[in-house]
Amino acid sequence: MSRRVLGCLGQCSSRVFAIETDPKVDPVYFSLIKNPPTDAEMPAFQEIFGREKSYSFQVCVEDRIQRALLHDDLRHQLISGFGGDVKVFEMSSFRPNAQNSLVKGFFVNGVCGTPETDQTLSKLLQSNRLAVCTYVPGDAVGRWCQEPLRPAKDGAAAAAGRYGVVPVPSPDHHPSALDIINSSVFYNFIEAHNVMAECAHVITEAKHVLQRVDQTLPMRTTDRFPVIVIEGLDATGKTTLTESLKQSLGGVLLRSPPPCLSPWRACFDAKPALFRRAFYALGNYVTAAHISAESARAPVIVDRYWHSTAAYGIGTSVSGKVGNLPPRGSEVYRWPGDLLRPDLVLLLTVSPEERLRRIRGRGGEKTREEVELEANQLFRSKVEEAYRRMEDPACVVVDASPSAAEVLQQVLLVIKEKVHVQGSL
Ligand SMILES: Nc1nc2c(ncn2[C@@H]2O[C@H](COP(=O)(O)OP(=O)(O)OP(=O)(O)O)[C@@H](O)[C@H]2O)c(=O)[nH]1
Ligand SMILES: Nc1ncnc2c1ncn2[C@@H]1O[C@H](COP(=O)(O)OP(=O)(O)O)[C@@H](O)[C@H]1O
Repeated sequence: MSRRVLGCLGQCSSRVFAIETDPKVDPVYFSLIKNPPTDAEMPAFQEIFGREKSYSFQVCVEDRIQRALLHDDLRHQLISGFGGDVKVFEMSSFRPNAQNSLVKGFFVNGVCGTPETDQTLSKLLQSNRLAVCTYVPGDAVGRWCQEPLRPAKDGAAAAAGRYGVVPVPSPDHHPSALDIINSSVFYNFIEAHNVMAECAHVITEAKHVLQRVDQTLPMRTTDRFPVIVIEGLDATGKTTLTESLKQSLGGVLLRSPPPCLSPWRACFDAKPALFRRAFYALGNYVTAAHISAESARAPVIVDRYWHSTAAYGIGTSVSGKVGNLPPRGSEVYRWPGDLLRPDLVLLLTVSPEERLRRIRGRGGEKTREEVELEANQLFRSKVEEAYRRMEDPACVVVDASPSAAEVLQQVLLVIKEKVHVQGSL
C-alpha cells in the first residue's frame, strides 16, 4: 500500500538533499531544519530557489517496480505539464553514507503561476504517491523555507508545515553512489531474478526472459579450459579481436547478453535502469552456464561479461564528474560470488579520436547507451574508469590502437603469460 509522505525531505533533518542543476558538475546540497535559518545567506539560494516558484516532487511508493516506473513517468509529466521554460533538475534526498537511503525525485524552478501550471500542480497533488513541496522566502534577506504541500478542498495547494532550508557542505560520497548495490548493479543471481519476477506483471517480456533464464543448466565447476573475456567501450575492437582469438585458440566464442535473450534486449534497453540492469545481469548468468558447458571441451572467449554490466551500471548511475565514482576498493567493483569467474579479463582501450574513426568506419545501429557514449565524453570516461577499478578479477588493460593483427599478437602474449589453467591453449 503506498503511503503519502508529506515533505519527506523534512521528516528527518538527518537527511540531505542534492539538487543537480547540471549533471556534469557537483550538485548543490541543502538540509532542512525546523525553524527558518538565522544566518544562512548563500547566493546558491537565490540562483536555485529565487526564479518564480520552485517545487520538488518525489515518488513515495514502497514497491520498487512501481517507483521506477512512476519516476520515469513523472519526469515526462513535469516537462510537459509546466512548459518549456521550466527547468527540471534531478534531485535526491538521502542520509549521507547510509546505503539504500536514496530517494530520487525532481526539482523544478521557474514555474509561472498560469492556469495551466496550476492545473498541472493540482493534478500532481492529487496523486497519493508523490511528496510535493514548494520553496518560499523565509524572510527578506534571502533565507528560504520548504513547505510540504497537500491538496486543499478546491484542489489548490495548501502548505502543511514549514522547514528552514540551509546549505550544507558536500558529503563524503556522491548520493548516487549510495544506490548502486542491487539497484544499478546486481551482485547475485537472486537479486536480479527478483526484479525480473517483480516486473513480470507490468512488462510481458519479463516472463519470456524468466522462462529462458530458468531453463538455463546449472553451472558446473569441473576442470575446464581457459575462459578469457574481452571488454571495452564500443568500437574498441572487441568483435574483431574475439573472432581472431577464436581462430587462433581453436576456441568457442560467446557473448553477453546471449543470443537466446536477443528478442527482448531492445525492449529492456528502453526500460528504466532497474529493469535494464536486471536484464543484463541475468544475461551474464545465462552466459555463465554456456561458458561452463563449452569450457569443458575448448578455450572460451567472451565478448563482454559482468564487467560491462557493472561499468555501464555504475557509469550511468553516478552523475557529475569522474571523481564522484566510488573509490577504488569499494565493494561495488567486486565480482559476484555466485557468477562463474573468468581466468583473464582484457580491457581494450583506444583514444577517443580513434574510437570515433572506427565507429564511422563501421556504421550500424547503436543502443541508447551507445548514443549517449558518443554524446558524452564524461559518461565514457566514467564507464572506462569503472572498468579500471574492477577487482578480482581486475581488467588487464590492452592498448588496442595498433592494427588488428598487432593487437592480436599482443593479446596472445598476455594470455600465454597470465593464464595457467588446465587445458592446452
Ligand atoms: N553486452 C552488454 N552491453 C551492455 C550492457 N549494459 C549496457 N550495454 C549496452 O550495450 C552496448 C553494447 O552492446 P553489444 O551488443 O554488446 O555490442 P557490442 O558488439 O559489444 O558493441 P560494440 O562494443 O559496439 O561492439 C553497450 O555499448 C551499452 O550501450 C551489458 O551489461 N552488457
Ligand atoms: N585494431 C584495429 N585497428 C583498426 N580498426 C579496427 C581495429 N579493430 C577493429 N577495427 C575496426 O573498428 C570498427 C569497430 O570494431 P569492432 O570489432 O566492431 O569493435 P567493438 O566490437 O568493440 O565495437 C570495425 O569497423 C573494425 O573493422
